[in-house]
Amino acid sequence: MQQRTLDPILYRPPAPIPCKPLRGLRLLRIFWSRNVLDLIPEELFNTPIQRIPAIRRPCYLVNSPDLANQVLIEMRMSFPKSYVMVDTLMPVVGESTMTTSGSTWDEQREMIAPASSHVSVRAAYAHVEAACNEFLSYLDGVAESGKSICLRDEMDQLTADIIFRSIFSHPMDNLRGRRVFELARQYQTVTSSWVRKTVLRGTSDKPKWPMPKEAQLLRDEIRRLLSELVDEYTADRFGQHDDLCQRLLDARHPQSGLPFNRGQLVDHIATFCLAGHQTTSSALTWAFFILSQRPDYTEHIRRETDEVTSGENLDYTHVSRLVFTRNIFREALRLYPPIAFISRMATEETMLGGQKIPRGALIIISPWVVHRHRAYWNHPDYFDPDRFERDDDPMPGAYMPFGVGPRVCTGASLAMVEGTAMLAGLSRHFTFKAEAPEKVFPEVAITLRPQSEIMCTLTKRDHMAR
Ligand code: HEM
Repeated sequence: MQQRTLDPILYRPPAPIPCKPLRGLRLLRIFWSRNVLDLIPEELFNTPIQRIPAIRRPCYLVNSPDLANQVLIEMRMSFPKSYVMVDTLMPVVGESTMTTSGSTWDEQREMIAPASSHVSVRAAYAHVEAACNEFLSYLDGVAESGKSICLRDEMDQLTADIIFRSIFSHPMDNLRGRRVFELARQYQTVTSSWVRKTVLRGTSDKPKWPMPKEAQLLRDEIRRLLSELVDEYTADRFGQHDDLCQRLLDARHPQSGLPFNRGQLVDHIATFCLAGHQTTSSALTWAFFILSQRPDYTEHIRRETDEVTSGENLDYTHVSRLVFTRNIFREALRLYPPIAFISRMATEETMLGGQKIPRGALIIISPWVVHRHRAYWNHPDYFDPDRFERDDDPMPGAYMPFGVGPRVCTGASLAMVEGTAMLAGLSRHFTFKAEAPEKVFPEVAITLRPQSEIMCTLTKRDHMAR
């Protein structure tokens, strides 16, 4: 690819410097104690496919868009979701689109399609707006007090509230929502060491070590709370609404015409809560951190938002016209993809990119690596929101924060609207200033997140419409 000259004002946000190739026991020791992102050598950012050494199970990192398409689209029947992710998620989300394969997945995907449609996203916007307004009132108080906020915790609360309202048409705090998300966070923490162990020691057979007992207790509690919420909803105690729960209740099996039963409803709602919360929170955390380092981008967002809304409240029709703001969110998703690793498993021996892939091999497609690949992007480590407006960048297929192919994220449209609206809605009123930005570093823990808290102070802009 022809490299463009580097624009001197481009910003390079924090990321580990690629390391020297690590092999054998050294890699094994480090794997347990350090951030996986620290272990990616420079060569991986240059190759289309590479075997990862020192993992007992054969494991390949697939870095080229062509090969990713083969795994995720053309040969997807030979590469179903790996049991590492399925076994981690299934206790909480049951048999839902995130965990099923084959005809069950086909039928489920068809049944939940109306919940991810354009109409559904439009209906959800009212909840995005309501949650944003409540959050702005809360930030007013924070700004007046002069206290700092923890960016990630605040984004976690905001995005949890948005997805909860989008499902049940009710604020998270008025029901048992906050508890569900707290437990889900604990579940991820408790299971993360199990995931590492499974990846590192696993063979092509299922692992023999059970999930930690604590994870089982958390799973039981999450499912109990969600079942109660579904029961109350179906007993019509929340009234009639146009929301995700109603769309799931209206869904019918393509052949039998039957609706989801109670357990299946809980499965899909748990999926939306898990998949639609920390992902969006992670993306917004990184986007606001970047804005805190680049006040000129915040000014640009404000100008654009004021122009598009003519100073009025931001509504759904405005969001698609916020081109620069959306590009900030897209570029944050490129440099900090919330799902940094997508995994699949080879169910049969096959050839991929000239390499023989044995049955049982783990295939990892990493948006983190592909999005920073030296062959596909101009100045890949730099934050350049305008790259999406040029035709030299990005290389087709090299942008995959929501995955690729039939299993692409069902919440991508909602996430894009939510992310763009939050960047515009919050930047319009507040300037975020990160304390100790030099200490900010990314790490992978299911989703990509800052290694330590990003504390921010807020300055309020002059009063204006919401
Ligand atoms: C910025 C936010 C988000 C990001 C970066 C993201 C990313 C992803 C990725 C990479 C996948 C594919 C995983 C794979 O192929 O193994 C996925 C799947 C999925 N996502 Fe998202 N997601 C986001 C938000 C959401 C939201 C808001 C929802 C729901 C409201 C959602 C629901 C799902 C579901 C149900 C799947 C499974 C799809 C299937 O396998 O058929 N996601 N997401």
